[in-house]
Amino acid sequence: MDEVEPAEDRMENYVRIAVVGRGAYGVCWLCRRKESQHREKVILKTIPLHGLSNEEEIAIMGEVMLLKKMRHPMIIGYYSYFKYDNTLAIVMQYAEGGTMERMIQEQRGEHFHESSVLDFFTQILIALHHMHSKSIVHRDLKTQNILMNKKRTLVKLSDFGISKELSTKSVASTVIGTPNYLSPEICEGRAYNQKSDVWSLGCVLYELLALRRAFDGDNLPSIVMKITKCSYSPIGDHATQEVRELVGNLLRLNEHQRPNVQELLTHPLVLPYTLRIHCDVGRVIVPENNKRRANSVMGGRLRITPSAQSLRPQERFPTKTPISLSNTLR
Ligand SMILES: Nc1ncnc2c1ncn2[C@@H]1O[C@H](COP(=O)(O)OP(=O)(O)OP(=O)(O)O)[C@@H](O)[C@H]1O
Repeated sequence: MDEVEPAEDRMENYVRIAVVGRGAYGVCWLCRRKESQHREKVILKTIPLHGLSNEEEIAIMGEVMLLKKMRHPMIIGYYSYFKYDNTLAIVMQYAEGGTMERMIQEQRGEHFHESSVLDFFTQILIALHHMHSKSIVHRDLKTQNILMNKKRTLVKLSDFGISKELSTKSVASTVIGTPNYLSPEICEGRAYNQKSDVWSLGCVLYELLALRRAFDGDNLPSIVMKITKCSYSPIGDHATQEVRELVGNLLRLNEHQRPNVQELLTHPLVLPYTLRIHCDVGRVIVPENNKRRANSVMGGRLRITPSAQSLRPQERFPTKTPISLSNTLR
C-alpha cells in the first residue's frame, strides 16, 4: 500500500449543507468549502472510526488510496482526507446529477435513445479500462455506484469501498453489497476477476435499455438462481438486434467467453463512441488529486486541449463542465 500523505485539510474548512446519502459505513454530506474563491460544493464521506476493527480501518483507508490512484475524468475525483472526532472524512467531487439508478427511475418508462445508452456505456467502459489497466477491479459496479454530472451527460464511477487491487498473491473474492449485479462465478463462490466487472457492466447496459434490472427477485436465492441460469426477460424490440447481442455477449455464464474491456472498446457498435469520447474528453474539467494541488486549491483552472494527454486529469474542484460531451456526441 502507498504511504499515506499527512492530512492537511480539516472540518473547519467546510460548511455542511445537507446529507445526500448514507452508506454501510457512514454518511455523505454535501458541503461547501469556506475559503476558496468559488466556495465549491464537495462531498464529505464521513466514516466513524469508533468500534471499527483494525482490518476495517485498513479497508477504509484502502478506499482512500484507491481513489487517489484513480484520477480519471470518468471516476469521481478525490480531493483530500482528514480525521476529526474519531471520524474519517474523505473529501470528494460532488456529482450533482445523482446516481444513474435515480436517473433511470426518473425516465418513468420512457426509453433512452440508444445513442445515449451507448454513450453512457462507453464512458463506464473507459473508466473500467483505466481501472483494469492498473489491475484494479471495481467489484461493486451497479447503477447506484455510477454518479452523474448536473446535466446527466457524464458518468463518474464511485464507491471503491470493496474495490481490490489484484496482485499475483491475492485474489479478490469477498462478496458484499446488492446481489443483483453479481456474476455467476461469484454466486458459485469462485474468485472475482476483471470479467466479473464485465458481467456487472452487462447488467448496467441491460438496465439502461430495459429500465429494469436484468436479474431481480424477492429474495437472495431467487436472484442467485436467475443469475446462475442467466435467465433474464427479453429487453424488447425498442432496442436494436446489435445492442441486444452486445448484452448477450457481456452476460455469458462462462467468464472466458465474455469480452474484456479492451475488446469492448473496439466493438463495432462502441468504437465510434470510444473515438469521440477520447477526442472530446480533453476539454472536460477533471479533478487533480496529487500533491501539486496546493497551487490550484483556490480554484485556478487549467484548461487542456485535446491531445495525447487528454485523459490526464489536470484540474481540481470542477464545479462546471466547460463543454458537455453530449454536445458533440448527439
Ligand atoms: N460524490 C458524490 N456526489 C453525489 N452524491 C454522492 C456522492 N457520493 C455518494 N453520494 C450519494 O450518497 C449515497 C451513499 O454513498 P456511499 O458511497 O456512502 O454508500 P453506498 O455506495 O450507497 O453504499 P455502501 O457504503 O454500502 O457501499 C450514494 O448512493 C449517493 O446517492
